[in-house]
Amino acid sequence: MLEIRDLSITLQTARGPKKVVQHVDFQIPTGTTLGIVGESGSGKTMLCYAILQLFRESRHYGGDILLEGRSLLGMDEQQLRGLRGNDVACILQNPMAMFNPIITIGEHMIETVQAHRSLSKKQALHIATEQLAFFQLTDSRLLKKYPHELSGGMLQRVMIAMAMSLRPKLLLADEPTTALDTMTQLKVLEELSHCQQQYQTTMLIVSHDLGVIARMADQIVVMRRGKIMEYGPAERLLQNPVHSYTKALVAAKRKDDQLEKLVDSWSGDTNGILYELDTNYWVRQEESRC
Ligand SMILES: Nc1ncnc2c1ncn2[C@@H]1O[C@H](COP(=O)(O)OP(=O)(O)OP(=O)(O)O)[C@@H](O)[C@H]1O
Repeated sequence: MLEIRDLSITLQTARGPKKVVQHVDFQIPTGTTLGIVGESGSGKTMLCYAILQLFRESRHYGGDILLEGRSLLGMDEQQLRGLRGNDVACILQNPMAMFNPIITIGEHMIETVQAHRSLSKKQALHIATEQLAFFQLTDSRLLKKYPHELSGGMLQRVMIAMAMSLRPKLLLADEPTTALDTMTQLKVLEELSHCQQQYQTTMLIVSHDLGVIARMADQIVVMRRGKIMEYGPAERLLQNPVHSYTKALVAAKRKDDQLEKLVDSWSGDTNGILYELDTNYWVRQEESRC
C-alpha cells in the first residue's frame, strides 16, 4: 500500500520558493493501480520524484509518503538507495535515456538483476529471460543486441521487463507508452497489466492521455496546477465526472482531442476546497457551487 498524506512540495528556485504540489492525499492498495491525469505543469512528475525522493535537497516537503507503513520522507540516503530498485522501480517515457549504448541488452538485464540481488550470472540470466518472455521477447538473439538495434516498442518492453525483474512492490510509470504508436501502446499496456497482476505490484501511472489511464487504473486522480480536482474509482469518475474540469477532460477524450486544447478552453480556477462527495470520492468545490 502506498499512502500519500496531505503532501505539499515547495521547490527552491532561483526566483525563490515555488509551490508545485498542494495538499495531495491518495492511497493505492497493494496490487492495484492509480492513474494520475493532468495537463503539463500539473505536478505529476514532481509527485513521482517525491516518491523516489530524488533531488530532495532542493525541495521542501509537507505531509508524508508511506510505503507499507514506512515513511519515505524520514529515510536517510542509504535507506533510500535500498528502496530504489528493490521496493520502488520506475519506467519513463524515453527508454533510450535508460540504456548505455555500448552495452548489450543481455548485459543490461544481468547487471540490473545482480545490482539488487546476490545471484550468479546464470541465475540472473534466467530471471532476465523469463521476464522478457512476459513481454513477448523470446528470441535469444535479442540479448546480444545493442539498444540502438531495437525498435522503440521493443526497447520500451525491455525497460519495463528490467524494472519488473526486480519484483518491486511499487512501480512508477511516467508516460510509459507516450512515444509508441497506438497498436504497440495497447500491446505494451496489456503485457504490463498482465505482469503486474502476476506479481501483485502496486502501480502509479502518470499520463496526459486519459485513454491510457482509463485502460489501466482502478482509481483516478485528476490534477491541475499541483492540486487534486477530482479523485475516485476509475469507472465512476469516467462515467459520471463531477468537476467541470474532469467533465471537459472526459468529453475531450471522447472527441479524441488533445489535452492541451482543453487547457485553453477550460476557464475555471483551482481555489475551492476539496470535499468528500461520498465514501472515497473527492471533488474540488467550484465557485458556481457556493
Ligand atoms: N526545475 C524547475 N524549476 C522551476 N519550476 C519547475 C521546475 N521543474 C518543474 N517546475 C514547475 O513545477 C510544476 C510542476 O511540474 P511537473 O513537471 O511536475 O508537471 P507535469 O504535470 O509532470 O508536467 P508534464 O506533463 O509536462 O511533464 C510546474 O509549474 C513546473 O513549471
